[in-house]
Amino acid sequence: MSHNLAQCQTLVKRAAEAGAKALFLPEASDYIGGSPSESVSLAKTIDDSPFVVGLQKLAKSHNLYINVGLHEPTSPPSSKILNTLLWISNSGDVLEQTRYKKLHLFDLDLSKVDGPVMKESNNTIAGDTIVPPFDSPIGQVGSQICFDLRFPEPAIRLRRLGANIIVYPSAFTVPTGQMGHWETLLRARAIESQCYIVAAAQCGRHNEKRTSYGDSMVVDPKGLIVGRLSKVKNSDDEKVGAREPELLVFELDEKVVEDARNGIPLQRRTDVYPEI
Ligand SMILES: O=C(O)CNC(=O)[C@H](CS)NC(=O)CCC(=O)C(=O)O
Repeated sequence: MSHNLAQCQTLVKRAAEAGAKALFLPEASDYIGGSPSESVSLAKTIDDSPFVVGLQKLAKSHNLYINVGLHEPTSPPSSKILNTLLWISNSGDVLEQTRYKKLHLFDLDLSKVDGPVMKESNNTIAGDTIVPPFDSPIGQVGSQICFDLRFPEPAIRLRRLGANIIVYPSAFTVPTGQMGHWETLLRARAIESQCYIVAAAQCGRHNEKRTSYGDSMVVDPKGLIVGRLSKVKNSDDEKVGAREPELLVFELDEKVVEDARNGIPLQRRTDVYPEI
């Protein structure tokens, strides 16, 4: 966790130097556990987490808003954790009303085709609400996490609630990334919601068992990829923890959101299908 905080510190400094107002970090930025039980045992409440307290100090000292995915224990404590997204203000406060818990958990069984088996629901409790988009120095931010990107409904709902940016902090798997799911789904969410999509992704090998695909990107509301970072090519070549953090600096333009929405008006037939 202290290693991850140091990596985040590097990114905070570089983002502040570049004049950024907000920094978007991936899902599970605090740690990726070696096993489901290790993930549970490492989770700390926000007030007791040196990782969160460290980020709060950095946000304040660098006058930067920070969006960060992490694990936290349930309240009251249980044998499971929450997959949470926090918004920390530039004065270092965790803004409680913006705290989002991943709605869709990643349960995967590709054992029949020699693929991985992952069951996030074994150790994680899903959230049960869409958090309304919140105001930020770069626009109205709607929150989603990783596997949520496979579901168009919450993205459309967030747009209806006023979002012009939707975030998908992630730790995507290499096989599904290589199948094109990551890029295709992110672009689809951008095109149908006509929002900017900010997708900060973990990249590289975390431990013997897990590697994340990477390919962080910003997609504009017309569906164009307007910035992207490295991705894993061959997971066998990856060494544990060998990658340095990368930063994508991008300026969002409110005018592009307006142009996208005026150019292709999406009048929903909610008289035919129910409103989401
Ligand atoms: O495990 C943690 O600590 C943090 N959580 C994750 O990394 C989650 C659950 S394993 N990963 C995904 O949702 C990947 C989805 C994906 O790759 C796909 O939809 O194809």
